[in-house]
Amino acid sequence: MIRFEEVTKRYPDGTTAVDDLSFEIGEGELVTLVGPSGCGKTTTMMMVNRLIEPTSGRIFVGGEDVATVDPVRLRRRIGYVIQQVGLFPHRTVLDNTATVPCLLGWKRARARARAAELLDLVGLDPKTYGPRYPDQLSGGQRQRVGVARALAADPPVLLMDEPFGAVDPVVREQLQEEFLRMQSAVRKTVLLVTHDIEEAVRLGDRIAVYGQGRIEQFDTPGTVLGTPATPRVAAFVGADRGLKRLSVTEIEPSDLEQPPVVRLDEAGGRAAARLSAQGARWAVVLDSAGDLHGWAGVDELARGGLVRDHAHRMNSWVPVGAPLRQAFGVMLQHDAGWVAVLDGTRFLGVLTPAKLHEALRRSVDADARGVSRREVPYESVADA
Ligand SMILES: Nc1ncnc2c1ncn2[C@@H]1O[C@H](COP(=O)(O)OP(=O)(O)OP(=O)(O)O)[C@@H](O)[C@H]1O
Repeated sequence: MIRFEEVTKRYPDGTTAVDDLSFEIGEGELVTLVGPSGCGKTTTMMMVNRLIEPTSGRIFVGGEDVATVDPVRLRRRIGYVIQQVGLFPHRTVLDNTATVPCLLGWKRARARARAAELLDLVGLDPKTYGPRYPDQLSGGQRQRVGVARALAADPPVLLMDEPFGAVDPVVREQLQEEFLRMQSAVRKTVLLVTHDIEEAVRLGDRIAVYGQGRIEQFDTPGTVLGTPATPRVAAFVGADRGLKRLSVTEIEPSDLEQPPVVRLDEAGGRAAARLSAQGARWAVVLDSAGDLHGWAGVDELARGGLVRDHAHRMNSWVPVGAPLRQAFGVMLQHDAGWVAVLDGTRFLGVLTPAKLHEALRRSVDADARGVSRREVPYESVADA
């Protein structure tokens, strides 16, 4: 959808902001450009909608060389969100949001109806916020209006320059979550500039990590964190990249341990004898449908009665597919040595700290080899 071919930008004073850049972004892909200040991210982005012209090279959007398209027409097809938002102060939120559809010649009623729909999409009730003026909104709300306005004419491409940079970290996280939810519904091709690696990792399908005017690595968040291509990338993603990787690595069934299992309606004594024979001190308790009920200890079960008389309810569980970080959080929150992993209500297995560590190591290995985690044998982790 967006293609850079050997693009260089040299400013008149001799600064080379972007140096021989080539890359391609697929339709519906969200790519984050990340790197230290002054490395050329904004210049890259502004060349897409011709706010800056390249010195050499070509840029294609939807197969069309942007140099051949009238800049004004081009910009109407490309949504643009910037940190300072740039809302018109004397226009209501609704009219601000309807700006581009109006420029495109939509009838006023249709443009306003579309604007109301978009405000709703970004989590602002159009009845409450539509009639307000920008200075009657919080920073986070203004940012949302910026996103709604950029989406109003339904452009296939969205350029976002530090879109969540001006708000505090809590609001920022909330806006990021909302944006991801929205993106999964509208599937725009998005180029998003940030200097925050956490944001790049959380939002990007792929990340382009910039050095000076060049891309040092262009890959999925998992690979960038797991196997940084250069020392500079490693330094930029930080010493805590293992921790960051927890956020982008999903729990898979192959990561799980299968602990001993007992049923609610089993006799306690018999269950205890079976567990003791296996050398187990506790077991997961399932109901007759195979759903998680909780856990029980061998010593309690040995007192007789039914398993249900001794079973403890358990709240430390996560759904399969959740990030490892969520499992780690649940472990800490409940001070638990393991968390159950469920598929809907069905019990799949447990994650222990050791398994969690192993899952992380296997995912690094899998990304480095370009295979799925299921294909990485445990031995290679042990050998690593
Ligand atoms: N008009 C200009 N004239 C000369 N140099 C410029 C001009 N605009 C940008 N530069 C330089 O080009 C380089 C890249 O700038 P750019 O704004 O693309 O960086 P950036 O990665 O977006 O940085 P930041 O994160 O600080 O916004 C910088 O060294 C900057 O000083």
